[in-house]
Amino acid sequence: MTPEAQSLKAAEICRLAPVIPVLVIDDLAHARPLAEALVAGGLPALEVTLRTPQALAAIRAMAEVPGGVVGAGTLLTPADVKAAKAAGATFGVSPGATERLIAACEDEGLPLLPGAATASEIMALLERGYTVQKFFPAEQAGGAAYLRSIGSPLPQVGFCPTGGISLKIAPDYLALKNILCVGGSWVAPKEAMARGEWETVTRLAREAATLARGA
Ligand SMILES: O=C(O)C(=O)C[C@H](O)[C@H](O)COP(=O)(O)O
Repeated sequence: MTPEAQSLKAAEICRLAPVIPVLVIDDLAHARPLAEALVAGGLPALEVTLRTPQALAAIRAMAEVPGGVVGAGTLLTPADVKAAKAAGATFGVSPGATERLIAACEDEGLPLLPGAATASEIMALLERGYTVQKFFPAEQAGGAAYLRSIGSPLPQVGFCPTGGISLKIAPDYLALKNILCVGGSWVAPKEAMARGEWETVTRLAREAATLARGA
């Protein structure tokens, strides 16, 4: 898969909804009902972070949920890319980007949302053909004001900012021309998941899905 095809596919996934839930799955039994609750609330694109031992099995279970588009987050190595693809992930997300990781995603045909946080990192990815990027950690790295400034010299890059974003501040990002969507974990609170309160997750997803996008 070429970088251009990767970016096209990443843009398509980012445009499915204003928010991509970032999910940390501690209990495999949560995977399916969580995906169902989020999709029912209007958030089809789901990022399962490879941060727990259950993550790959969770991706496998969630990939079977009708209407869901399940990706793997926290991709760090070519082995992660292979494992995510084998589990049924249809896209990948990484906090940063390395040449080995990018090449593995291109070889495996796994569309990647590579991470960047500085002008030079964004430019390096752009030079490599990646016009759709994750901005991480969004709030800590400068937030919406930073992305507005980056949009002046680099208007050709579309971002999915992630890290520290909440329902309250998501509109600041979504109003910007260079934002495709935002990522966030707030739609799947740990306590609600532990208690099996899936209707709470659907309600949070519905709120997030109706956020307006300026661009
Ligand atoms: O695991 C990854 O690939 C990451 O890059 C980290 C996540 O994007 C953040 O952990 C988002 O979580 P919140 O800040 O709680 O919304």
